[in-house]
Amino acid sequence: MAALAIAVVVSQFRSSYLERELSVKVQTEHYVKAMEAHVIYSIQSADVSLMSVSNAIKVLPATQSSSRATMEELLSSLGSSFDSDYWITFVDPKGNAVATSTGSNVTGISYADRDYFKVHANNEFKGKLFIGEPAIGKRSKKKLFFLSRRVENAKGEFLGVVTAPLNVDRYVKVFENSRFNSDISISLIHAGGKVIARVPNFEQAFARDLSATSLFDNVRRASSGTYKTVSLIDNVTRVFSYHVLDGLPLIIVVGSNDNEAARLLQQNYLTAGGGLAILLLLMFGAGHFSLRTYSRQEDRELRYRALYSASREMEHQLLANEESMKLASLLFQNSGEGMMVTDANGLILTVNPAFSLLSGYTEKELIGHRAYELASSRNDREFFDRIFEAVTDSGHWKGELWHQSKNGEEYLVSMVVNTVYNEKGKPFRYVALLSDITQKKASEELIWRQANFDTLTGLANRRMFHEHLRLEMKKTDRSQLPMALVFVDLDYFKEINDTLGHDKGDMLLKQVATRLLGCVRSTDTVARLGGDEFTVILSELNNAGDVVRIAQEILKKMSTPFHLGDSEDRQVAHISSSIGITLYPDDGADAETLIKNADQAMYTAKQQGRNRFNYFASFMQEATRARMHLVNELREALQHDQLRILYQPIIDLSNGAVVKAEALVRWQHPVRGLLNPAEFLNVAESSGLIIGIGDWVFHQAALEVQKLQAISSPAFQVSVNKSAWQFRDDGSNYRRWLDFLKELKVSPQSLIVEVTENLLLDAASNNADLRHTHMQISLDDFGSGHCSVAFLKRFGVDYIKIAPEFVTQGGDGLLICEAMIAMAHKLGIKVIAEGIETQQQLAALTAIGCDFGQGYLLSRPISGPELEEKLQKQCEPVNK
Ligand SMILES: Nc1nc2c(ncn2[C@@H]2O[C@H](COP(=O)(O)OP(=O)(O)OP(=O)(O)O)[C@@H](O)[C@H]2O)c(=O)[nH]1
Repeated sequence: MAALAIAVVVSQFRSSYLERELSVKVQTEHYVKAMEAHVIYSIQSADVSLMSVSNAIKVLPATQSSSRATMEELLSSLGSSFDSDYWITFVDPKGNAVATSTGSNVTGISYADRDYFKVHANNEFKGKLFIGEPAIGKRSKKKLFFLSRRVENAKGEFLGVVTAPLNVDRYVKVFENSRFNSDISISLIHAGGKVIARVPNFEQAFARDLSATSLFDNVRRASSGTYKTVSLIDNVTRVFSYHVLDGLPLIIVVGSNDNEAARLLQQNYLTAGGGLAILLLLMFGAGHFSLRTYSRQEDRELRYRALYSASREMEHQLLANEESMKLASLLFQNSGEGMMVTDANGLILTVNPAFSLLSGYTEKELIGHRAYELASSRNDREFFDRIFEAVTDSGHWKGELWHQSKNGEEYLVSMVVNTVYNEKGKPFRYVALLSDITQKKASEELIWRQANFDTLTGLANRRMFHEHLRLEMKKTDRSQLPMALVFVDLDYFKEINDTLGHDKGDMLLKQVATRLLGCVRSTDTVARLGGDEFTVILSELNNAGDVVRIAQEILKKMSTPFHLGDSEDRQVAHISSSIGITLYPDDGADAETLIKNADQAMYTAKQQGRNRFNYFASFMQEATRARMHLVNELREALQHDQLRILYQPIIDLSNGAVVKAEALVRWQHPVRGLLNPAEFLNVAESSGLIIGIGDWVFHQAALEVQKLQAISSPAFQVSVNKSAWQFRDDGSNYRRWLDFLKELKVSPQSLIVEVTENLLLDAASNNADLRHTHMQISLDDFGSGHCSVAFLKRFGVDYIKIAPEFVTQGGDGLLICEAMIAMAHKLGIKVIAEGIETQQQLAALTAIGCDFGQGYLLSRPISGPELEEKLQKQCEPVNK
C-alpha cells in the first residue's frame, strides 16, 4: 500500500517537473480540494447545531419561543457543544434578536436588514440552509458570514430564524498555515461576489465584491477551472484554480504565481509532495506532522480522502434528518396517540391535540403543570417512585397508569416515556406517548373473567380450578405440607330445579357458593366445575384433621335450609351434599389422578346413602375399575340379547286365579349366570343404561301381555317397574311406549307401572305425565315410606303393594295391613300383597279383604312361556 502511494506521488510530481504550468495547476487544484473539505466540514457541523436548535424550538409551546428566558435556557443548554468559532442566535419573526447561545444580551438588535432574514421571512429557502453574505457582526464587530434556517411550527407558521454566525478568522488561520510560501493565495468567496476569507491581505479583501472579475466570468462557464490573471487585491499575477462547492454558494480559489512554479521545479518534488501532506494536517487541526517517511504521506492522503467522503455523507444525513423532523412534527399534530413533552423537571411544555382530547384539557390549561398532576389517586406514591427510578436509570419507562380527565373520569393509559438529553448528557426533555386502554382493558378483563370464572356463582371455573390445583401441588412440594382436594356434589339437586324451577335452582347454587367460601380460609380455592359439582382445594394443611372438620362443616352448611327468593316469592329448599376427599401427595402424584380419586370418593359417598363424606381409598379405584367393566358388559348385554324377563304371577285372592304378573328383569351373564337386578341396577342407573333397559323391558312386557290376554282374558295385566332414573327422561319415552302399544293393539290399561313412594313424592310432575298415558299406576313397597293418603288420591294410584315386611310379620303387621286395605278401599284403590310365603299369610290376607297376592307360595317368577302354559291350564276347565 505504502509503495503504491509513493509511486502515485512520484509520478505526479515527475509530470509537474515536465510541464511547468501544469505543475502549478495541479498544485492549486490540490489546495482547492483540501480547502473545500475543510469548509464543508465546518459548515456542516454548524448546521447540525442549527437544526437541533430549530427542532427544539418547534416543539416549544407557541408563547415560549418569544420568551428570552426560555430561549436563553434552550440555547445555552446546547451552547456547550458549539464550536468556539460560531454561535447561535434566534431572531423573532420581526427580525429582532431574542437570545444567543453566548448568553450576551441581544435585546434591541434587529437583523431584519440581513439578507438571511429577508430570505427566510419570505420563505424562499423553504427551511433549507441559507448562507448569507459576509458582514461585520452588529454586536461582536467580528468579520462573519451567516448560516441560517427558517423555524416554523407544524402548521408552517413562521416562528423566526436561527442563525449561526461563523467567525471567518478560522479560515484565515487555516489558509495561512497551509501556504508553503507567501506568494500562494487562498480565498473563500461567496457566490454573491463578496470575499469571505483570503490570505494574504485579508483585511483589505474581506467583503470586497469580486462579482465583476474574471473569476466570475469563469464561474459562470464552469463550476471549476484554472485561469491566469492579475489579482485585484494585491496586483500579483497568478495561476488561479477555483471550485464552486457542491450545493453551497461558496467558491474556493487558490492562486500560485510564476515564481512559485519556478521554485517548485528547482525543489525536490518529494518535498513538494510532503507540502500537500502538511496542508492536510493543518486543515484538520492535527497541528503536528512529520515528513520523515512516505508511509506517513500515504496515511494522510487516505485520511484526507476519508474525511472528504465523510463530509459528503454527513450532508446526506442532514437532509434525511430534516425530513424526519418534519415527519415527526406532522405526527405530533395528527397522531391518534396522546403526546406530551415536559422539561427536565416534569413541567408540561406542550401536548398534542390527541392528548387534549384524551384528558379534556386544552394545551393552554396544561402548560406549566406537572405531568403527574394528571394521574388519578389510584396510583400510589411508590408507583411514581418506580417510574422516576426507571426513567433516571435508563431514560425510559413503559407501563400502565390511571389518569383523571378534566371531568373527573378515570381512565387507564398505556404510557411510554423517553428522555431527550442535552449535549452534556443531562435530561433535557421527557416525551410521553399515551393511549387510552380503559375499554381494551375492560374487555380483556371480561374475557379473562369469562374464561376463568363461573358466571353464575363467581367462583373459579374448571379451567381456573385446574390451574390452581397445579399451583397448590407445587406449593405442597416446596412446603411439604399436605393438600386436600375435596369434591362436593349436591344430592338430588335436579329435584330442586324440577319442583321449584331453574331460577330457584340458580339461587340455591349461588348460596351454596357463598356457604362453601364461608367454610374455608381465603387462601383455599373454591370452584364450580359445572351443574351442582363444586371443588375445594385445601392447601398447605398443618393438621390433616382440619379436612374432616371442614368436610363436616360443609355437610352441615349444605343441609341447613336454603331460603330462596324474596319475601313475596320465598321458598325454602332442603338439600344435602356428598363429599369425596383425596390427599396430595399421599393418594396421587398428578392432578388427573387426584381429580379421579376425589370423584370416586364422592361417588362412593353417594352410593352409601348421600349426605356424607368419604376419603379416597385405593379399594375405590378397584371398585371403579370393576364398575366400569360391568358397565361395558351391561352395554354388550343389551346389544347381545342377554337380558331376560321373568314374570311373577299375581293372584286374585278371591278365586285364586292368576290375573296379573310382575315383569322382573334378569341378566343372563355369560360367565356369572343369571343375575338379579340388585347386582346390576345401580350400575345401570349411574351409567344411564337404565333408560335402554327400561324400554326393552316395557316392549317385552307389552308383547307378553298381548299373548297372555289372548290366552286368558283382555283384563290380564302385566306390571313393570320404573326406576327413579327413568323419571329423569323428559317424558318422550311414554310417547314411544304408547305408540308401541297402539301398534300391538294393546290397551294402555293392560300395563301397570310400578313406582316407589319416594319417587311418587319427588317426581310429582313427571307422574302427572304418567297418569295421562292411562296406564295403571301401582305404588310399590307401600308403608315403607312417608306417602300420605292425600297423595295416593291426588296422583291417581290404582294399586298399592303392601311391602313384604308387613305381610311376613303377622300380629301388628297384619293389623297394619288391615288398616291399609281399609283405607285403600275407601279411596277406590286395590291392594296387592307381596312376599306371601305361607298358607297362613295367604289365609289371613284373604280374610282381611286383600285383593291380590304374589309370593313364592303362589309362584316363583317364571318365564313367559311358562306363564303362558300356566294360564292355558287355568283357562282349560272354563273352556271345557
Ligand atoms: N338451576 C341450575 N341447574 C343446573 C345448572 N347446571 C346444571 N344444572 C342441573 O343440575 C342437575 C345436576 O344433577 P345431578 O348432579 O346429575 O343429579 P342430582 O339431582 O344432584 O343427584 P345426585 O347427584 O345423584 O345426588 C341437573 O338436573 C342439571 O340440569 C345451573 O346452572 N342451574
